[in-house]
Amino acid sequence: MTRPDARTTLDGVAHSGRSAIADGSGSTSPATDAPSIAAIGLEKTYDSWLPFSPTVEVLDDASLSIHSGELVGIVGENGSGKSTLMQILVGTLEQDAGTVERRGTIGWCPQEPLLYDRLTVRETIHLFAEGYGISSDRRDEQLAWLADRLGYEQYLDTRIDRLSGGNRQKVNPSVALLHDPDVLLLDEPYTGFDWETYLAFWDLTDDLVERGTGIGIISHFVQDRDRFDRIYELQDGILESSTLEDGQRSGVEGEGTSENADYPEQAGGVIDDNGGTEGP
Ligand SMILES: Nc1ncnc2c1ncn2[C@@H]1O[C@H](COP(=O)(O)OP(=O)(O)OP(=O)(O)O)[C@@H](O)[C@H]1O
Repeated sequence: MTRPDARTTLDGVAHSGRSAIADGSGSTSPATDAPSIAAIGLEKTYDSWLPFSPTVEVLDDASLSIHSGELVGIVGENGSGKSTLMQILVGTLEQDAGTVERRGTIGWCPQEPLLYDRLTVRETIHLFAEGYGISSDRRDEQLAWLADRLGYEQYLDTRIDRLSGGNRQKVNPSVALLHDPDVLLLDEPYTGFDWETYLAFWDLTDDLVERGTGIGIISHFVQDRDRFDRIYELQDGILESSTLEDGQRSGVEGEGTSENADYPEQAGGVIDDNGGTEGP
């Protein structure tokens, strides 16, 4: 993948970006330097429900931005607050202080799939398409594309509660991508994926970035770090950003991916919650 020129942004961090923003119809519009999503000075503390139990301070003056065509990783230990941060970015959780500015549409893939057990995969997609206000032609086109890219065509008429965990997990990002959002926020999206689907996921991600989608991914997977343009690390409430030098980011084909000898998935396991493997 050709990396565009680095530009300096609102947060003062050099980032990669595309020269155009996809508008969801296949056409493009001129890019601006404004981030697709920008959070500044976020504070979040969970109050304790129990007397004498401590409150949990999760975010302390956290700032983050994601631009069009940028792939951003969010990393940190279990319980460091990554999901809390993402929920605030999406708007499903309110911060105590700070601001979030959103430009364009957002797709969100929560850590736990929010799907209806009794619907089939196709019915699920139809339901969300209705909510997004997508035409039936566009919906069917998107469904065919996503099912092909993530490899679940044969399960379109299977009920959600009868899918394997890995196949259910494929429906989750599909719902988030159905309306072709400007920004895609994914909370550990590939837990349960087999190796082929994991590669297909990154292949899809790279195509979306090429089209101008800004993507934020919560990942526990150390081997994924060189895929990101920028990484935010959350530790003790502090969010710090680091940027890879131009040309360092690897794509799906090449080093760090399918040729990564460290990746045990090639033996046929599935990816677990911490980016390790279970299986085969
Ligand atoms: N609704 C809540 N009420 C009280 N505390 C909460 C609530 N949600 C999360 N927490 C606490 O806030 C902290 C951050 O949780 P969060 O789920 O954001 O972390 P995380 O980095 O996403 O974790 P993981 O990597 O395990 O998914 C944890 O200590 C968690 O126990």
